[in-house]
Amino acid sequence: MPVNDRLRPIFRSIPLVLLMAILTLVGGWLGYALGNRIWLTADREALASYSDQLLGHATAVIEETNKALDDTNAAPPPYCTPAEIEFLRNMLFGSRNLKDIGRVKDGALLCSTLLGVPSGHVPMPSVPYVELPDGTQIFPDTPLAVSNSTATIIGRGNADVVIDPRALDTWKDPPYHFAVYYGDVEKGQIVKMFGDMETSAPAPAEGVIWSHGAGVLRRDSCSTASGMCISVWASLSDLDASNHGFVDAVMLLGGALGALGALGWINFNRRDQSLMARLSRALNRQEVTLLYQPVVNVRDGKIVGAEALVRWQSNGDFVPPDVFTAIAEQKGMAGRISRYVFDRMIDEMAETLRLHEGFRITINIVAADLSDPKFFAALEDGLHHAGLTPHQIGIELTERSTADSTAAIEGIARLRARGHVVYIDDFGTGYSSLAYLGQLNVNVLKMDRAFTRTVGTDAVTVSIVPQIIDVAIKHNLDIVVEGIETEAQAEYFRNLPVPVMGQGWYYGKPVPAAKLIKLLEQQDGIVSSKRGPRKGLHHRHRSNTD
Ligand SMILES: Nc1nc2c(ncn2[C@@H]2O[C@H](COP(=O)(O)O[C@H]3[C@@H](O)[C@H](n4cnc5c(=O)[nH]c(N)nc54)O[C@@H]3COP(=O)(O)O)[C@@H](O)[C@H]2O)c(=O)[nH]1
Repeated sequence: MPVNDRLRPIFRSIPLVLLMAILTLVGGWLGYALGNRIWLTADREALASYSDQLLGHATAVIEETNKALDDTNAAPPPYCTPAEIEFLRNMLFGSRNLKDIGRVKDGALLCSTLLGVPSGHVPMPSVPYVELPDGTQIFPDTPLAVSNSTATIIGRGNADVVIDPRALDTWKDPPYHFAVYYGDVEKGQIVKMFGDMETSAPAPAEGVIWSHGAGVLRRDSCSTASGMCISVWASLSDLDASNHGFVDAVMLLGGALGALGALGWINFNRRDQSLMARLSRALNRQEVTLLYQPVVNVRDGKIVGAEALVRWQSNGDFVPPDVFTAIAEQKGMAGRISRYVFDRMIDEMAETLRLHEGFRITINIVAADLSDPKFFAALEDGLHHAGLTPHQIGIELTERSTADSTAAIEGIARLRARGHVVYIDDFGTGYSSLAYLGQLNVNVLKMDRAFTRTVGTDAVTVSIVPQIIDVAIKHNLDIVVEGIETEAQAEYFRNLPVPVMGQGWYYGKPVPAAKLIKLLEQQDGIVSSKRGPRKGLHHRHRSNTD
């Protein structure tokens, strides 16, 4: 085998391998993004719940503080007697979060549970950092007289308390860090009471603010009612450490789905390709056949033409023509089918066409045929060799294939210039050719069977039938009504003020060439004066298989 031939399959599979790799990567990336998103949501929920719990604990500290201040203020003078200091000490031992309770007067500490009665003057800090509307003063980070440490002191009236700076330490829960602020949220005056790390204070505004940057996920929540702001944050890398397994799993799943999608697409494509390969072989071997569906004058039921319809059985299975012609169109193979159908139709029907000059056979083509020189050459050759006039060959174009109006207008003009009769098929089903029906300049309008079906029913679309007929009349077009199946429908179209042609199971299902020829011969022998189909014709055709 030459080297080129051996390498060809490898080169052919490169785009497929690339596609698989790209889809796997895209799937993996999407999985990664999704995994992270899921985790970020879970992280946020966990962080919010932790923050709410902290708020509960901090509120308990403030409530305990307020109770101690109220109880101390409620105790009557004389101040700092041994009995009062005893009373304050009992209160302190009963508290969980307070370090000291003191009695103050005129900006000085008179006594406290830890100091007793100090020997000298112990001034309170002169300027409170924050003063609440009820007169409560908050002195953050104040040096203590009893030790070298600092703590928050809260005073009101003739009492003050020292709050244990480690009151919330038991609630620390890595990887979370927190800071708790207290004050007048409404006025924007808050001070930090607890916190294990330096951080910027939150904007003291009611509500919750999330921030997610500089490698940190942070939540600030403030409440006017409690006077508290809680900041909780965690570094993303600490959070990620626990997320890795999950994110990796979702990433792998995404990658697998991407690869699976690529395989599916490749498989789907291969299936179409193999269908086209089989169709190509069938065309070469002339295994694709044609049926002809009669077209009649609805006034007298006389056959005036037929539509050639392609049929293909692949491995013994019938493949619907709309399916394989659509795939062939996508794969650029539809032109071959159009030429095949035309050639075969000429082979089968040329003699009949020569004998019946007024008889016309239509073939279906696709948009690409309109600008395909091979198609036009095939038409010319076929007609020339068969000695037929183009007028006997109708060309059917679906409304969809005229969507590219410029190409359609030019192609139709060429067909008409050569003497063909051009039909617009399935009219009314799409692309509203109404707008440029005049420009398309076709000869015949084929009304889609979806509208025919509504005749004799209550369907609202029935009202469209007269409109379509009006459109045809306005544009001076002949009319073929598709899909006539019942006498009621036939009767309706027979009684129209304009003559129309009809096609449908009522008049005859598609039949092989030999049968169509026989029908024409029978018709030639009988001059039909009946309105509607001849009984024999109608019954015989109803029993045909499509
Ligand atoms: N490009 C090409 N397209 C083709 C060709 N041959 C057929 N086709 C298109 O495939 C579609 C399905 O066609 P088919 O299965 O052959 O069905 C045709 C008729 O059998 C059916 N029909 C006719 N009368 C009736 C009826 O009374 N009731 C009913 N339920 N069906 C009926 O309609 C089809 C013909 O329709 P149309 O072409 O719109 O006139 C179809 O879209 C074909 O066009 C081909 O060679 N090339």
